[in-house]
Amino acid sequence: MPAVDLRAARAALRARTPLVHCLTNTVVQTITANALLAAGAAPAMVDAPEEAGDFAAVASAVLVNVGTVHARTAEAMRLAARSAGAAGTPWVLDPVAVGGLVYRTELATELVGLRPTVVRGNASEILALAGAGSGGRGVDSTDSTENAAKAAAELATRTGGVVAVSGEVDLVTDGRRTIRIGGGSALLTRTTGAGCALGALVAAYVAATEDPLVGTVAAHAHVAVAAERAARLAHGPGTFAPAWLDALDAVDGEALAAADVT
Ligand SMILES: Nc1ncnc2c1ncn2[C@@H]1O[C@H](COP(=O)(O)OP(=O)(O)OP(=O)(O)O)[C@@H](O)[C@H]1O
Ligand SMILES: Cc1ncsc1CCO
Repeated sequence: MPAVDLRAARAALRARTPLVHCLTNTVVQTITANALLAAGAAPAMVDAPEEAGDFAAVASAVLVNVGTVHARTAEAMRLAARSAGAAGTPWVLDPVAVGGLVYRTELATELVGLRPTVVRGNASEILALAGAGSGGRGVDSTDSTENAAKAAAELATRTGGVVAVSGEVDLVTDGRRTIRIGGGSALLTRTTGAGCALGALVAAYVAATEDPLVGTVAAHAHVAVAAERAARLAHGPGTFAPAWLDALDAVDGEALAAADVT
């Protein structure tokens, strides 16, 4: 396994409080902002085409999530991605439900051409984006992480960045190095926006760390360790969500370093 110092990544996130510019879907705005705040980052939801390019140039990182995209937000996403690329701002593409719907699939393909620092999605989304699958069931995956491993590595080689596949075990690759993160809780899949908030945390960590592979792994480990803590306290999905936010705050470098990362 490549050297991944998760203790240092956690400390860097807390020290830098990255400002994460989010262009994300209407379902998950609040849980995304709260997850960033809980972990120690600062969210700003700016998705007007009149503002998105300017803000992407000054933010620490940008998240582009196509979950409820329409023509105006698509234009904002193009402007934000171009501006982030020009400014050297790291940016994350979350291709929610890509594969099943033509409009967002074409948009996500266009955005991949702008070379996102990280593409983060479930297995069905990554397979579809890589041209190797037809998508999942709406926003949910119908494929396993391992089935998407080859497509993820090829996509990463194409973008020159990192690709992360979420599932029971998460996989993070830059085409050369591949790391798996286990643990977590299936209750994450019963809480809307856990994956979308994970994308925002990837953006925060990538802004705080030198190596996007390390930042991406740190975000996945952080979500997994917090979910394990929350699952021990929760009575079901309703009590899991606030317990997970509490745990995102409480997880320290020591806990991250003990995560199931191989
Ligand atoms: N069976 C599982 N057991 C443990 N953790 C899981 C399981 N399935 C998914 N996860 C975790 O849930 C989080 C979200 O992953 P998921 O694959 O559900 O994302 P997603 O489909 O993009 O989510 P969404 O679109 O609902 O935001 C990740 O941190 C992942 O590790
Ligand atoms: C439920 C849902 N529909 C579009 S985006 C979204 C949030 C989880 O991906």
